[in-house]
Amino acid sequence: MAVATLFRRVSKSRYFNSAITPFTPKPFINPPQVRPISTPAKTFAGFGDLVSGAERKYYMLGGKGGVGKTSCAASLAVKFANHGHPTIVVSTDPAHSLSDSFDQDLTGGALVPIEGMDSPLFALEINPEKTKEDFRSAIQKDGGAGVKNFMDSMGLGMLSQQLEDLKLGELLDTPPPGLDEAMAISKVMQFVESQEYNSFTRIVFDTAPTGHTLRLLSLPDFLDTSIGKMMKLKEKIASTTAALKSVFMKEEPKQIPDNKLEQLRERMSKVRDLFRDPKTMEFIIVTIPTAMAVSESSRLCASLKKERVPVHRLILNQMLPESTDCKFCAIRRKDQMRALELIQRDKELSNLKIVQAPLFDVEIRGIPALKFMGDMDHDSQAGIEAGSMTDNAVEQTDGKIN
Ligand SMILES: Nc1ncnc2c1ncn2[C@@H]1O[C@H](COP(=O)(O)OP(=O)(O)OP(=O)(O)O)[C@@H](O)[C@H]1O
Repeated sequence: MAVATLFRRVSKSRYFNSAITPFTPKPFINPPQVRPISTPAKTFAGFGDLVSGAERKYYMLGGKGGVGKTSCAASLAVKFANHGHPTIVVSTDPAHSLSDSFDQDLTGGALVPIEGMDSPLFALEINPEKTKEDFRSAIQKDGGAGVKNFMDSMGLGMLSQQLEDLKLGELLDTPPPGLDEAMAISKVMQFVESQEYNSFTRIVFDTAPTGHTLRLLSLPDFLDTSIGKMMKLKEKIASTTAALKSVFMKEEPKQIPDNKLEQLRERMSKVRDLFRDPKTMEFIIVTIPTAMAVSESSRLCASLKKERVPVHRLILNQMLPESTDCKFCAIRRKDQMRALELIQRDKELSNLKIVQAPLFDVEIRGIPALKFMGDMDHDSQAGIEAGSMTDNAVEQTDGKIN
């Protein structure tokens, strides 16, 4: 189904607000008791400020494998939608788990409306396998025309002529590293340029574990440089050929313009600028309170800063409650506090705002659970003692927690 049709369908519903509603936190049925941990309160901040403003914003959530990136991205997307922002949550992780997180089928590589929401929320699992398959069949079906149509649909039409010259079948059988990220970038280009996506004011990326994501973020720069080199090389070849022709065939040397490469280069620099623009983009690091996760987050933060990607927040997920009768939990909590101290001493991470998310007593799956998680910060530190979703959210949701 076309995005425009999907969007029209939702926008006709009574839930769609063209104006962004202000952030009005709703209290929990059993408001959790908030007890500060040993960190100064000013270092803690939630997501409340992220919902304000009607202009388009991109949020990328990334970090080590398994720390809760998908859960946090999905719950943030639910929060945005519930505050009046038409929102898309995009997974750029080849091992998608958005469907598992929302507990509904979001596969297929197309924009899918999320059921059970009172406001427009769509998901997109970028599916490199399907994209490669579509590409292969486009080549088989219509040859050059098929490739052109396919590349147009990816927002890369200007590359089709160059790609026709390559042995594409072979390329797709052994894709080069970074192809998944290149496809994600082409999607970002569509968000930026296509009219169909105009109405979405929040785009949340659930990214792949650190290494992949860094490649994704550095790709536009890399391509920009590579295209620059290609253009120079082409110019050199063209001028050498022209010089040889003029010597041997007595022809005047001609300059061959290369607009297509130039256009692609411009688009790449647009995406690169988008990733670096603090007005539109924020990368949120998700981590858990362990020394290993903190070290990886520190390296990620350093790389993001090197790439000049704006990063201000760190979600510290799966925090245990302060007071507990459970001896195991108390020892674990001490260990978590040591990890928190590491964050506070770390030269990369110490300036970030920390949003704490508790370790919940059930797996976070489905809209009610995601909503509960997204609202955890309604009072800067609420939720640290609110790890019991079964006590709180079940009452709010008629027991529909999975
Ligand atoms: N705060 C939490 N409390 C309880 N369970 C959690 C919490 N955060 C995440 N989980 C659970 O941990 C598991 C992994 O979470 P999730 O898929 O969000 O991590 P991820 O970082 O996206 O993983 P991957 O790197 O594999 O994509 C899921 O079962 C999720 O429900």
